[in-house]
Amino acid sequence: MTQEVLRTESLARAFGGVQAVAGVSLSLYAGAVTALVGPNGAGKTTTFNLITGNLRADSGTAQIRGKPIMGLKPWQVARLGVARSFQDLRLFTHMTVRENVLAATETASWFWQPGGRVARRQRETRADAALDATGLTALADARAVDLAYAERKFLSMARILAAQADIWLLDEPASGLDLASRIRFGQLLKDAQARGVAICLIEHNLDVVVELSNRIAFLDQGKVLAEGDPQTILKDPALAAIYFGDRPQEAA
Ligand SMILES: Nc1ncnc2c1ncn2[C@@H]1O[C@H](COP(=O)(O)OP(=O)(O)OP(=O)(O)O)[C@@H](O)[C@H]1O
Repeated sequence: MTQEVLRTESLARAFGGVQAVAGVSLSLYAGAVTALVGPNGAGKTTTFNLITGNLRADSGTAQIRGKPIMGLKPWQVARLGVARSFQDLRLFTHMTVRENVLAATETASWFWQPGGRVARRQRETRADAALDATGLTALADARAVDLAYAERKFLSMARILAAQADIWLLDEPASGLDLASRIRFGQLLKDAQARGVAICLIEHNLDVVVELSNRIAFLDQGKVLAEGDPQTILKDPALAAIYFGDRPQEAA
């Protein structure tokens, strides 16, 4: 495996009586796609939220290239090169497609962007390249709210691309995409991988997982039950039973 860029150790977080994440140790590697797979409620999104600073961990640590990130705010984690997408996309729905992507290139506050006109032009170039790569150039002036479902998913990906991060945390980015869109999405991931981006993908569609990922971390009840190459993990009958809701009953 190539260089480890992000590592969590024993991350844990409870909500009241629910132990959503119960000691997750996970590594992401440059140029590799790690799929986070597991049944509903396994703790996948919460794990992302703990890494990105959207939620505080009760215990455990995380580091990016050796730098501890626990306690940092989401924007500080983003500055360390982490871009993240959400299941509900969180677009600026009443802004245009281009404005949405431009916002993802901003490096300081919305009111003060360093570098003046030259930096602004560089950000615009990056935004245009991201629109091109996601097939959204013709829709650049449309409002996000007027886009079709797949176009919104690609807008979310264009924001990730424009951020020029080298760690991507993607929460169900391919869900609901038709085959042609999935192929386009797969190409985006492959191109990013070739550039050395470390990608973590939450994905329920196991065909997509097999097609796009190099490794799987299988989560259940807040714990990583197994890690390894997709073919091996997905052949394990015990994991399949958990994934498909046919969990063996615990002894009384
Ligand atoms: N903010 C919250 N408040 C209370 N409980 C929460 C909160 N966020 C998550 N949970 C609970 O924590 C557990 C893990 O949720 P999480 O969303 O991380 O799972 P997931 O693996 O991403 O699920 P899915 O595949 O359905 O998106 C679930 O039982 C969920 O109900």
